[in-house]
Order: sequence, then C-alpha cells, then structure tokens
Amino acid sequence: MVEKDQKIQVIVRKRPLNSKEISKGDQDILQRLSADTLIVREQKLKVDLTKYIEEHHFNFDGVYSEDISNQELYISAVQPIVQASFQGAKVTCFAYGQTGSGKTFTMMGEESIPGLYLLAATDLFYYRDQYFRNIKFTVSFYEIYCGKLHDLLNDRNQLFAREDAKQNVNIVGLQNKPVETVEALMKIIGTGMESRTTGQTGANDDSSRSHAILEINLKQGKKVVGKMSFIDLAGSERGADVSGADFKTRMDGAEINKSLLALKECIRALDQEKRHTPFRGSKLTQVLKDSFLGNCRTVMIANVSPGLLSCEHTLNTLRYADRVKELKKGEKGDKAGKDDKLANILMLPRQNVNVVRYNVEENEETLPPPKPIKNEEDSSRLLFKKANKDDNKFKSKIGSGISGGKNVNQKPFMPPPKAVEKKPPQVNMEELSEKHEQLIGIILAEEEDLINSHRKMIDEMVDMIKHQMGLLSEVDKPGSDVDNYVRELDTVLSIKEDMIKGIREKLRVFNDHLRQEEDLTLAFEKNKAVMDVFNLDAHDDDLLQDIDD
Ligand SMILES: Nc1ncnc2c1ncn2[C@@H]1O[C@H](COP(=O)(O)OP(=O)(O)OP(=O)(O)O)[C@@H](O)[C@H]1O
Repeated sequence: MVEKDQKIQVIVRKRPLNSKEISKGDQDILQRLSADTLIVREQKLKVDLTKYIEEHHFNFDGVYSEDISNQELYISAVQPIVQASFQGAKVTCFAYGQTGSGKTFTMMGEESIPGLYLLAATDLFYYRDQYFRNIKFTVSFYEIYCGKLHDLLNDRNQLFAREDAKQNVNIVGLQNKPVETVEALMKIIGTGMESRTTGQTGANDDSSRSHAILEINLKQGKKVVGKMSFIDLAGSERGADVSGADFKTRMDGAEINKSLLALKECIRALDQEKRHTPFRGSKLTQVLKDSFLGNCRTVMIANVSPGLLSCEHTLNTLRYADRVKELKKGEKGDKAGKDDKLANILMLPRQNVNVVRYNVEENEETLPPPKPIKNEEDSSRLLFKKANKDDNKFKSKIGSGISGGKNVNQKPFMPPPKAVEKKPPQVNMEELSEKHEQLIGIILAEEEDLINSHRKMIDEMVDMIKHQMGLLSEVDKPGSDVDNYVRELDTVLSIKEDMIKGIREKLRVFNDHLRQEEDLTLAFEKNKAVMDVFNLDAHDDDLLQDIDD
C-alpha cells in the first residue's frame, strides 16, 4: 500500500503474456518476488555461445503482478493520494513504459474494466458530494505530439504554452470544460481518446508517440484549489528511435527522449527537494511545471511486458523507474552519477547493482522455473544464496556465479581464448552518443529558427511587394520622380538580397548538420552491430577489457 504522505511513489505493474506472445512461444521472464521486489531473468550468450541467465533484482515502492486488477492497483497506489487534491495538493499520476505494456489499459481501462480515470473520478465526485460541496470540477485533455501541444477536446487545435510575468505557465486557448457528473466527465474523456487515436493518420502507433495529459481541476469560484492529473506517456522505446529510422522519426524520437529524461530530472528534483526544478528541459515538463512545485503528490506507474522478447525494453523501463528515486537510497554515490550520465544518452541500458549470473544447461531450451520463495521479507538475499550455492543445475561452470554488488572483485567469467580471435574495436559509444544528442538539440533549435525566419521573411516580403507596387504606380504617373524610384528600388532589392542570403546561410548550416547527423547515426549503428555480435552492452567494460587482454 502506497503511503499517502510520501511525495513520490514509483511502482511497477506487470501485464500478463498476451495471446500473440503465447502463440510465438514467448516466455515470462518477470517474477514478483515480494510486495516491492521484482526479478528479470535475462537470457544472454557468452562469446563461446554458451547460454547464461542474468538475474536483475529491482526494488520499488510497490510491485504489482499480472493478476492484479485496475481496481486493486487503484486502491493500493492511487486512492491514498486522491484526497490530497482537496487539501490543495497537485496530484499527478504517470503511466510510463514500452508501447503495448499496458499504460492505456491502466489509465483508461477497457469495456467493463474501469481504469484509473474512472476510478479516481468516482472518488473525486464522492468526496466532493460528501464534504466539499462548494467545489466544482473542470477538465482539460491535451497531448504533446512532436513537441507541439494539441487540444484533444477541440479538434486537436494547436496550443501554445506561455510563461507569464509571475512565471506561471499558461496554455493559451486550452478548453477547460466544466463537468457535473462522473458520466459527463467520462464522455468527455472518451471524445478526447478518440481524437487522440484517429486525429493524426489513424495509425495506432501515433498515439504511442504522444503524451496525453488529462487534468481535472478543483475550483472554488474562479480559483483553482487543487488538481488531479493523469499522464499517459509516449511509448518509452520511441525515445530510442534515433537510429535506423527516417529523419522525421529520429527527430520525434529525440523529442520524446528529451522529454522523458527531463521528466525524470524534474521528479528527482521534487524527490530530493531541490530548490531548482529543471522543468524548462522539455515541453512536457514545462506544461507540468506546477505539478513539480509546492504541495505535490506523484505516482509513477512503470508498466512492463513480461515476455523474453521485450526483455531489453523492460530492463530500460525498470532502470528508468529505478533512477527516478535511486539517489534517495543514498548508496550508489559517484558511480551512480557516472552511470546515469551514460544511461541518459539514447536511453542506453545501465548496469544494475543487483545482478546474478548463472549458466543454462546445454539442452535446456526454456528458462529455469521461478524459484519458490519461503520468506517474502528476506527473499532477495535468499535468491543470491541459492544461485551461488545450492543449485547445482544452474551453478556457473566458469567463474563466480555472482557479480556486481558485494562481490566486485570477482570477474563475471573469462571467455576461452580460442573464442576471441576477433577483437571488437574499442569504441567510445558514450562519446558518440553524446555528440549525437548534442547535434539533435542543435538541429531542433535550428529547424525552429529556420521556419521562424522564413515566415518572417515572407511577411516582410509582402510588405515590400506592397511598397514596390506603390513605387510603380508613382513612377507611372506623368512627371514622376524617377531618381527617387531608382533609389527606393535599389534599397528594396538590397534588403531582399540580404534577407535571402541570411536564410540561405541558415539553410546551409542546417543541411550540414543534417548530414553530420546521418553520418553519426551510421557510425552509431555500425558500432552497435559490432557490440551486438560480441553480445556486449555499452557497460561491459570489464568484459571488453578481458577480451582485449
Ligand atoms: N494488466 C493487464 N491485464 C490484461 N490485459 C492487459 C493488461 N495490460 C495491458 N493489457 C492488454 O495489452 C494490450 C496493450 O495494452 P495498452 O494498449 O494499454 O498498452 P500501451 O502501453 O498503452 O500501448 P501504447 O503505447 O501503444 O498506447 C491491450 O490489448 C490490453 O488489453
């Protein structure tokens, strides 16, 4: 059960394997070990092609398994903080995770399965009717798609966020509809959801590329006295669409990546009660500014898919959720900072602290079954012991069996010499990714500047055309001042020339950067392919070192 006084709660929800995954023979690699612990059993290949399992242990404020309903999740994780919105708090609930991991199922629910929107709305109206009759509700629903705001309750009209003199962020033109009943509220949300999925091209993956923000304001007269927000975030893997895809997809991916990283930083700032909240880092955090300041309650639900085929995305989701609160645990010090910097780049996976490795028998096709836990309280330590000592079947043939955490001096394993004739190049993926990240930032800013300058030029040209028409009609008159006409025309043409030159230069620089970005993407893909061949991730520094030695 989530504690209602805690400012930030990070919980994980695992969905069941779906029929498609089952028909593909996908396996469930996630095990909820206790109320707050989850294990991911990642299947890996050594350089000599023997299989081994890497177990990643994660701790969160709550871990919910596939048999938990939306209602049970709501009662345990969200209901305790809903009431706070009547005491002036800004209550925010995020659904984070890979596309198809259950974010919308959690938020919206499905036919006859209520989601958090309806469950929370029912309680809000109940509390209001019982204890706060002078409060009225209004609702707004909008999305952030490709860095732009669209009103889901007004034909997806584009909206603009502006900061006023008091540094409050206002969304100009956003519809804020009064609602009197839960049914009316749900009808409005339904309209917004429809607009979200069909508004673009009708393609389903468009909704997974946008963040949907539902805000229920509690008002006394004109004054907002509390707020409940639900954010169904873009598919987290979309942020990694920075290589391979076409340019527009890469740009969208970069924008999503930027917003998810900025979101993490803002929640961390809130968690650590920092004086500065970096909400200007993205459009998403900018519009959510007041949810990060003052009296706030936040729940982040990290949704995960259970299948082996989703393993990489699941690990990325869990690492992201882990980092949202990790520093509070105060145990990782400088190393966490360094790893975090690396992991921020292109959402690269970061090495976990609690990792257990053990071999898979040669003829063993499937993952080992989850080990029974006797004592939930002490389950995490129990598993470490088992993997290391008792279980002959999974005992490591070469090396320690346990790495990371407490046993840092022991190398995970040494690959046999004959299997490492080819050496992977020592590539600095970190540097490459950092360069790419910077370049994407520059390109996005240049794109905006180019479009604005072009628009400004057209406006000025229209004025100049009007002026030139005036000149022509003057010069056509008998006895006109031709000298003046020539002088004016010369001035107009040189202004035009300068304007065109200026835009051309911007275009040239922009094109140069696009080309550089393509080259970097190619270099990144090439090096990633090499790392994949050697089954390394960007953090297998020890292993790279071993192979090099
Ligand atoms: N806890 C659950 N129990 C049963 N089915 C679930 C659960 N979570 C998700 N599903 C099913 O999985 C599918 C994908 O879920 P959902 O659409 O919510 O994913 P999503 O993360 O919102 O994806 P997207 O980013 O594309 O919107 C749906 O068919 C949904 O019914």
